[in-house]
Amino acid sequence: MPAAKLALEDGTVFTGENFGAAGEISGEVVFNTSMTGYQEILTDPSYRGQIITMTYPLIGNYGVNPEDVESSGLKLSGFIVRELSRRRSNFRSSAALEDYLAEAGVIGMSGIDTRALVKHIRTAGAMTGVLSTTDLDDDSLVAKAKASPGLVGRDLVNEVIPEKSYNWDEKLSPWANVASTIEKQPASGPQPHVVAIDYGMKWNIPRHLADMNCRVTVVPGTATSAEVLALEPDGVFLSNGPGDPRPLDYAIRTIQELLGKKPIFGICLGQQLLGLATGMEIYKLKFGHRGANQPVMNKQSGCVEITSQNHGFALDAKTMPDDVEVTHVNLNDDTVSGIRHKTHAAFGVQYHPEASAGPHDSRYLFEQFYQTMLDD
Ligand SMILES: NC(=O)CC[C@H](N)C(=O)O
Repeated sequence: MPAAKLALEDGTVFTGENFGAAGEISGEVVFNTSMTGYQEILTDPSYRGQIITMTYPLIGNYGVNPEDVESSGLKLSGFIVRELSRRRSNFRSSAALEDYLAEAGVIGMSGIDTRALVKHIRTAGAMTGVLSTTDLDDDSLVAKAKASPGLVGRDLVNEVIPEKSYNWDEKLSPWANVASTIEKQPASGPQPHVVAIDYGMKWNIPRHLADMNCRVTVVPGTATSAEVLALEPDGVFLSNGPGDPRPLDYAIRTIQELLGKKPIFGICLGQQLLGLATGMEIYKLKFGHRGANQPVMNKQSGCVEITSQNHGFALDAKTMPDDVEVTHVNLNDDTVSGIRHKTHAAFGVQYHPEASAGPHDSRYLFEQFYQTMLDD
């Protein structure tokens, strides 16, 4: 395989092999500790502007298929693995990972010591890097990494949102392992209308809502409160999405205007925007939480949920106004994992109850949102 290099802005360089597309790209270099779910990770729009390193050492062994997608395409900058599996073995597989990346124009690199890279990021923090197959000169690549923009202060949402509104009707795949909770779903009865504001939404979220008997209308993340209210929703969902939430003034304004008028549920970026709308502040984590086994304590029930996560920013608990409370805490570092407004029907979580990939412990949050809409 041809050579590829990753150069970090602090001067560290890794040399490996190229798979997928060739070329050159910059991005924030981050790592994900999930052992499976690489196709869901590749198609999660929240990774826009990032080069993802998988900590699990063998990736690609079950190929890819047309169903396990979380959006219409691959939005990330680059993908790094220790070893690319040369053989794919799964009856659902329709293509090889390297062909999937090549077709999407995403540069992949294998054959580096991913453990050393991840330990470096954990110590020094997530940083900007350049992944290249066309320029293999260390000094030149490091200079490019230093000159590349980071994520902070940039609006990446406008690069991944849908152009216009549409109705969502796809339900969860029969492959989704929700058998244990499926009987709790209201198969008939009230059909609340959810307007899902899409900032780069993972599709398993509206699949869950549709499965819960909700009627779902997806609107672009730039939607105004008047546009949302004109659809006469019973509840408003705020999606996950890429980058720094702080520059997204238009989204924060919309949420401020909806707060108290309609029940609101936010996931990940959605929760961050909800927090910003209530006056909370955001800070950047050293290297973020990305994986499928992050422990979260539900402060109301005392239960610990094992959760799927992907975020690099977090709400600052110290800036919480009196009318907001922390409902969930990340047990690895005590960061805010869930908030609730005390007087308005609005809550959010920093993690991914829709899983895909990951455990289903937090699926109850969709039921909670459903119930909140009925009670309102
Ligand atoms: N998955 C998400 O919604 C990520 C939120 C935000 N972009 C962060 O990195 O913190």
